[in-house]
Amino acid sequence: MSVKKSDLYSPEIFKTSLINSFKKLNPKELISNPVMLSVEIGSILTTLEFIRQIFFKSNIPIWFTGWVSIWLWFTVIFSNFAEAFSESRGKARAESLKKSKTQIMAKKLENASFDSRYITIPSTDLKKGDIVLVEQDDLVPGDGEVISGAALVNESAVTGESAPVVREAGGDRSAVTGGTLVISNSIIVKITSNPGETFLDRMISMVEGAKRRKTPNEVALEVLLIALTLVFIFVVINLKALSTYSINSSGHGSPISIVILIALFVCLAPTTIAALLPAIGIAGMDRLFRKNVVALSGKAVEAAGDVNVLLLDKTGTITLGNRQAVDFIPIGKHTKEECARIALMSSLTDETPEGRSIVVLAKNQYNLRFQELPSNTETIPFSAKTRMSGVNIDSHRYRKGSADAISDYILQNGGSVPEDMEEVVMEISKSGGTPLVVTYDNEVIGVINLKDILKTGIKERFEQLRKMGIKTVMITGDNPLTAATIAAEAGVDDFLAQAKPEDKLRLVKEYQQQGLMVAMTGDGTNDAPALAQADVAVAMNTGTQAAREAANIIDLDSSPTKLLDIVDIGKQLLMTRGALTTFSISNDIAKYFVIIPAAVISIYPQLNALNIMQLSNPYLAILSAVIFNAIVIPLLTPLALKGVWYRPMKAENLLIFNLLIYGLGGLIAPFIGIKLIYLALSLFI
Ligand SMILES: Nc1ncnc2c1ncn2[C@@H]1O[C@H](COP(=O)(O)OP(=O)(O)OP(=O)(O)O)[C@@H](O)[C@H]1O
Ligand SMILES: [K+]
Ligand SMILES: [Mg+2]
Repeated sequence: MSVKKSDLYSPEIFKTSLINSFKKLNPKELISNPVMLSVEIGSILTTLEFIRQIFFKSNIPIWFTGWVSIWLWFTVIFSNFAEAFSESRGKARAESLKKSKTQIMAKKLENASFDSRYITIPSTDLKKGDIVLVEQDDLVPGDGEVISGAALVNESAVTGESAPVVREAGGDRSAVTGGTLVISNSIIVKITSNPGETFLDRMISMVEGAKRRKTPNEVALEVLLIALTLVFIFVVINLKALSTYSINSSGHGSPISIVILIALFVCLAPTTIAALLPAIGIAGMDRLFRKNVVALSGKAVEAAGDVNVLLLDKTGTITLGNRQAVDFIPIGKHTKEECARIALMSSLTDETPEGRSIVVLAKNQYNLRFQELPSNTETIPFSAKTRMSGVNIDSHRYRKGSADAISDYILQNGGSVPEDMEEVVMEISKSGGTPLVVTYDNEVIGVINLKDILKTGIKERFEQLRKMGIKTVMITGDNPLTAATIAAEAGVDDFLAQAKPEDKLRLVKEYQQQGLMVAMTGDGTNDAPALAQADVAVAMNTGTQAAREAANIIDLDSSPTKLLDIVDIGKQLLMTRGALTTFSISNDIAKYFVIIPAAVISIYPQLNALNIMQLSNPYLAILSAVIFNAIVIPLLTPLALKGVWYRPMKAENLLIFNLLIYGLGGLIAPFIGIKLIYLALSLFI
């Protein structure tokens, strides 16, 4: 992954791509690009004609046939090069990923306990469901979920990021990836994928482009291109028939040679876009990859470009995500210290970052410390469904959780909610904080203020999205008041509060039923159902295995604002394809008017009026057109790889903008280009 940009443009890659462009001349390979295959067939025919002309007399000059053949071959090779070059960059990355796929030994446990015995087996023998021990300085033997313990993990083999990260049981950061290195502590991992199907394997095959399948859009466009090609074959055959007929009836002129017909056909067929189409798709994935994002299908990238609604979770996406306890606010007769003590008790076994921050605050404010918990302590872990956590000790219940969850809980147990609680909860919520109500048995002791900070620059990003006509919706498990405050500060269009996993799923479905394309980002197991349903599902690499499996795009940096970059790249991919298709087709139409008059002038002298370009030598005119047609491909390849420039604006405006630039540009370019080549060639011939 740590492939430098300069490596990607190295002479080595250039050389390999060149070799591969010749290898791709094999018709078996070229069949995947039918337009180019037809050009290759044309090249073979003109080359055979050239050989024939060496021995037999012909009514067209041999230099013409020779040069046309050469430039037709160039056309195919230029097209192959564009594809080979875009692929080779992915291959270079795949190589560096493969290096990290060395043979790893796994410590397979008999049962999920640190005291359990283990046997050492090769990681390739591990199966889904196996339990392994990973100790300090061990490589994680496969993809899995931490089910016990916490460790510092160096994931640079996969993410290229050398700063170690915490992977721990219980939270939204429980997934570990095979090939990464544990640098301190031990964890017990449940393996979640069979050999050959790991994340690294999937990534390698994606970046290699080996398993790249055409997306439905690409297939549709290709059908159009093939149809256009057939139309032009038809036009050219007709031209032949027409010329034969007119010569027979008028008695002058010469029949149009096969070389001219093939040259005409290649100029008119949609060769430019056919040549660049594969490169555009691969380059889109590559651009994502450079942002450290892996798309698991080409379709996901395209869908990202068509997104209408973006669903983002609040914590960690819109806010920084380290919700930290900043204050204990007592309720009723209780003291601040009492509140801190109960909050601490309820958090001692809470593995979430929120829980840990409460322990830290209690220690800092009151010097309350981690105590040895009695052995009969029962842990009630936090879940997105209950929105509570705590412990039971000796029939006493210590809890903390969202105000509505705690209220329900107290009422169910026959208690009552104090009146002044609501006010404190409101106060914290209005400031954008998350209130956690602390209880001891049925008694409300106080409220913890968890503060989270809005990410900088997020408002501007949402503003950009709005300009593109994309609606942003924040979904959060938090209460409506906190949600409203953060939503207003961040400038999202809408929000859904107190969302449980099934609410998130329902929201995705609702938007889809309105015919909208939905993107979503998430990291938790509670996000997995909605991610699986969304058209574009971006999971954080740090997220849970469930989220990573439900997603079709993985962000290796786990930075949720990436979704915005992903939409940008998807849009740019669609734009680039649209722009180059427009350019290519208008270019072909323009060539029609440049070449046809020149080509048939000997048969129909009256067409001279149409020969506006004044290309008096028809052979030179046609050769110029063939050369122009070929060199447009390498000229546009950098644009296909880099993507066209664009500004965020509504789809309709973009369409008009594009038609103007690329449509008009495509119409004008051949007139100028062919004339210039013609003038240059005239100096020699
Ligand atoms: N450790 C915890 N113990 C008890 N309650 C918690 C804990 N963490 C969060 N909560 C409560 O549960 C609610 C839901 O939290 P969760 O992090 O699952 O939300 P979410 O649906 O993932 O949305 P988001 O991540 O956008 O806030 C929080 O708003 C908070 O009230
Ligand atoms: K063409
Ligand atoms: Mg969450």
